[in-house]
Amino acid sequence: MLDTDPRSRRVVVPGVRWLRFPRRLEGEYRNYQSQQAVEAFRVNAFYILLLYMLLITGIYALAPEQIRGWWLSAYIWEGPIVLVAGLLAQIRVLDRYFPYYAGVGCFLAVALAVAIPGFMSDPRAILLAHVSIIYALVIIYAMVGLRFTVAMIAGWTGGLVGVLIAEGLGQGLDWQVLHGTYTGISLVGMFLCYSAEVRDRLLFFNQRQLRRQQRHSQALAERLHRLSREDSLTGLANRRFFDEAFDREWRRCKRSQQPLTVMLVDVDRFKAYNDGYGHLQGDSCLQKLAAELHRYSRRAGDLVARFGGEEFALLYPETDELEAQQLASRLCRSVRSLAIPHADSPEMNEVTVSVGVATMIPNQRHSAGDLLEAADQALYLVKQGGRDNWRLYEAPPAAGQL
Ligand SMILES: Nc1nc2c(ncn2[C@@H]2O[C@H](COP(=O)(O)OP(=O)(O)OP(=O)(O)O)[C@@H](O)[C@H]2O)c(=O)[nH]1
Repeated sequence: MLDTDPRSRRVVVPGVRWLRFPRRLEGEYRNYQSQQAVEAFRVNAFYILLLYMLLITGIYALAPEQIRGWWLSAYIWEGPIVLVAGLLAQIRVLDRYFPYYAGVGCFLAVALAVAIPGFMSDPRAILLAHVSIIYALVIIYAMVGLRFTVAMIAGWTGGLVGVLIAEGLGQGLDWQVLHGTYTGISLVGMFLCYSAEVRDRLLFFNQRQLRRQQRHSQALAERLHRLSREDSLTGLANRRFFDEAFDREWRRCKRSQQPLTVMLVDVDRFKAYNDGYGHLQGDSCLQKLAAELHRYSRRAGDLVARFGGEEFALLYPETDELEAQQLASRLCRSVRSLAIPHADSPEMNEVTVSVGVATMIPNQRHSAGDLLEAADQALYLVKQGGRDNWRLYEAPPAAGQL
């Protein structure tokens, strides 16, 4: 989409000189342009009306006395055109129709302005009438905010209809004066309108690119952030994330004097599983176990992480020993119910886990590391006791309560 020539450092935007982006982008631009234009027109309509009133009173003062009445009765119709367009612009549900009603309004205003001199015979009056043609053209090309093509179609078809009315029904037009005013100003107006639209399209395109790049960078940053906290094999939180959360929950439970539980879950005989079924099957087994363990983090603050290798760590803030034991017991049963075959396990023919549990209310005498160490000791005892079980850490009597 964006072509950057490294030698000239010029950005080439597709279709901008032809005022036509590729299809989807063009649709986006038209919506954007039309919205910008109608918002500006809501205010500009009042200035256009003000200018119109100044012009009409100015010309009224300058016009020969005998044609003043007629002249006013013809030109007065330019006012309602601006007024109706201005009022429609205030109705927000009609915003998307702005190019249509503003285009039609411009067409009518030009047709009227061009036709009127055809019904005049006084040379001074004709000259003054051409001033209002200039006024109408300046308004449509510079103040309404129409796209170049719409303004051009409205300007030229309006002029054509005005000429046909003046030539057919009136006394005809002074073509020399008409070329000096209508044709000349139309060409200048078109040029200005074209240049403004090219600038506007470039601005739109650059803003869009910028927004896209911002979104892209944001998505990338979020992805990196997630990856830095996630274990790639299982999708669970990784060790780093666990350590941060553990530290945070330790401090939180210390402040609120609530119990904090940690569980270490180790897959039994996993080396034998890998040896028997292959490493890939081993990975798939870890993924199944991770998905099952993930179900055991239900409350805010609960966390299931891959602690490393075939070991998982579960964190339960505000969870006492009783709840912890119930959870550990359910967890062992859940793993067994997965019934993942493990033919090389001497204890069972299925994959099982050993769970070490430790619970404490954080205090000054202990650290988060002590709690983890306690869970590890409990796990060790489960392994010693034959695996496929759970155990709550109990402090030896001499050491006192953990
Ligand atoms: N497939 C696979 N295997 C892994 C991964 N991480 C660690 N392991 C394997 O897990 C096994 C762990 O074996 P050990 O620590 O000896 O323990 P074990 O065989 O489970 O025996 P116990 O823990 O005493 O029941 C090793 O063979 C590691 O290679 C992994 O990401 N994928």
